Amino acid sequence: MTIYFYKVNEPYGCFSNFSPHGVFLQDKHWQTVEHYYQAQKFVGTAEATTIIPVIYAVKTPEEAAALGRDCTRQVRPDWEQVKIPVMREAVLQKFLTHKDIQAILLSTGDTILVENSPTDYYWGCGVNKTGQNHLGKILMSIRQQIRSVYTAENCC
Ligand SMILES: Nc1c(N[C@@H]2O[C@H](COP(=O)(O)O)[C@@H](O)[C@H]2O)[nH]c(=O)[nH]c1=O
Repeated sequence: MTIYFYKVNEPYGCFSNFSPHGVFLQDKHWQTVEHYYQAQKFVGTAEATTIIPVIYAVKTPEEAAALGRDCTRQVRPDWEQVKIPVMREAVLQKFLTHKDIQAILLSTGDTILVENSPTDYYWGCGVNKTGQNHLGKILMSIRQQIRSVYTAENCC
């Protein structure tokens, strides 16, 4: 079985990085995982001190994503190497912080999770479902990580 998710207001919308679940990372409370993820693109760059506070403060994850995807700005040179660990850390923090959605994640058992983005073949599966689905893979790996902590705690 496979669970497809994408839009926040659709089934399993809490798995989207745009869901309204804040994360506390790097001494700050970020409104969504998307705000944090997009801001990390500019850490250490010449524009960091101007763009990161703007991304931090915008009201919606859509605005944060638009700022982070603006090709006129240069992202940090190591972004391709760090973006998966950056995303994983933020998504893990989200599901450790918010126990209600942690329960939803655990309730999916071993079902395959796929971000059903029609346009994103990296984080999602893309319109023809052949994409790499890195967000779904991160969610499944975090589900396993949280489950093994519970198993260890309840053991012996
Ligand atoms: N959920 C969701 C999206 N998907 C998210 O977009 C992010 C990828 O950003 P980038 O690496 O900058 O292309 C990543 O968090 C992915 O999960 N995109 C959207 O436009 N709308 C949405 O509702």
